[in-house]
Amino acid sequence: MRDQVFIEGLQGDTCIGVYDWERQLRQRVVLDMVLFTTLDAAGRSDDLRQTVDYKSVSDRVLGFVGSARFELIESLAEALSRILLSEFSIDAVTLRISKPGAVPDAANVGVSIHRERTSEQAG
Ligand SMILES: Nc1nc2c(c(=O)[nH]1)N=C([C@H](O)[C@@H](O)CO)CN2
Repeated sequence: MRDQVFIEGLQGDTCIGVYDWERQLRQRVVLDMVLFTTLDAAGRSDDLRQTVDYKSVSDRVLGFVGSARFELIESLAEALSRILLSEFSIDAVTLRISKPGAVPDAANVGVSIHRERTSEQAG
């Protein structure tokens, strides 16, 4: 198994939803992600440049989420996975997006996707 950098419970507000009333407001989404990479060089060198900086990833994700306009959380997840795979030095990402409160009778709802880096995606 590859090494992992993870981010849990990252919260942002965005325009998301399929219904007309949802297009008029911003709703909270919560993101959990696992970034698959190799960490041995960073562990040996103690150098941030040798790893995936979870602060940089968090800032990039929240910046995108804040200006995004999608209907489905699947679409937000797909777009974010493409950004992460093309802009950061990772081999794969597992991304979970929750939309708390979307179904009042459920504790939580959301999607989880796993995407691998393709040969076209730079690192
Ligand atoms: N699989 C999904 N199901 C639903 C979504 C979604 O994004 N993915 N969205 C909605 C509505 O926008 C809902 O959140 C409104 O409460 C319904 N189902």
